[in-house]
Amino acid sequence: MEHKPVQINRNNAVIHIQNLRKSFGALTVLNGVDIDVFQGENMAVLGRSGTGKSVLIKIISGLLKPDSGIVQVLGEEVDKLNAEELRALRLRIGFSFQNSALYDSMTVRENLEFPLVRNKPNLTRQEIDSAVEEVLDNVGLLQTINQMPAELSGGQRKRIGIARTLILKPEIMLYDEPTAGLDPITSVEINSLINEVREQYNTSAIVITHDLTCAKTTGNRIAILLDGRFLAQGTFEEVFAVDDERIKNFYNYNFTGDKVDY
Ligand SMILES: Nc1ncnc2c1ncn2[C@@H]1O[C@H](COP(=O)(O)OP(=O)(O)OP(=O)(O)O)[C@@H](O)[C@H]1O
Repeated sequence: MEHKPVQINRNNAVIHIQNLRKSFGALTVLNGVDIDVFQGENMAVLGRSGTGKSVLIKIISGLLKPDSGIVQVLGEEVDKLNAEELRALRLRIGFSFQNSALYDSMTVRENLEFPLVRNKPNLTRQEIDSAVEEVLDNVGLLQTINQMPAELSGGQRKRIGIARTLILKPEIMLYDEPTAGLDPITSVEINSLINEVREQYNTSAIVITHDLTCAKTTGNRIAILLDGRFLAQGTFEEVFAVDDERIKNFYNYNFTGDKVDY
């Protein structure tokens, strides 16, 4: 992929969240979340299991309603949209989820055509072919076009999954645990791909991860979610320079392997 420097536009928050609260019965999951993701920026969200990262993503994508607070995505207040408006907004967002598996019975080409044909029914055969080839080339896997998912490595399948999202040219990417279950070398490749996607497609992104290397490599800024709110936000260096025992523990647990309580 060709590399272009990306400008981060701090005057344009593509995701703006203010004082967001969400509980399930007596369980308060999000308790005053504030975060902005600026245009052109990858924001890595770190947090241990069960801190509400998936709930946050579901609220951003309109799958769950907030109890209170402001959630704006690409200028729209998500919880105020009707079904049709929400559908239109979701087309501008690319989801790379752990469970977004490829269809095993379809070739790579067919897997990539699927979202395109469903969402843009008026494209010609030639337009479909060139879109599939372009996106595959961009993720470095043009040679796999006629292969079946079972013939690919885990890392290649992940790339194709990301390509399937990119084919609709999203403005925002939401990556949920992009390196989970991958070996370290493949993780490095996926982290590079996330950065290349940002450069090539001018996307802004939230990268949800437990993996500090992933956060450090892909996040222009990072944010740590703890006890229902963001404990710290900033560059990787800024956040881990904060004098807070919980942040230090987070770092030690991930980077030094020391087993400590959060
Ligand atoms: N629809 C729901 N109804 C009730 N409780 C829910 C619902 N969705 C999530 N929760 C609860 O909210 C909390 C946060 O869940 P969430 O899935 O967002 O965690 P997470 O940070 O994504 O964790 P992980 O990294 O393990 O995926 C959990 O205690 C979960 O049980």
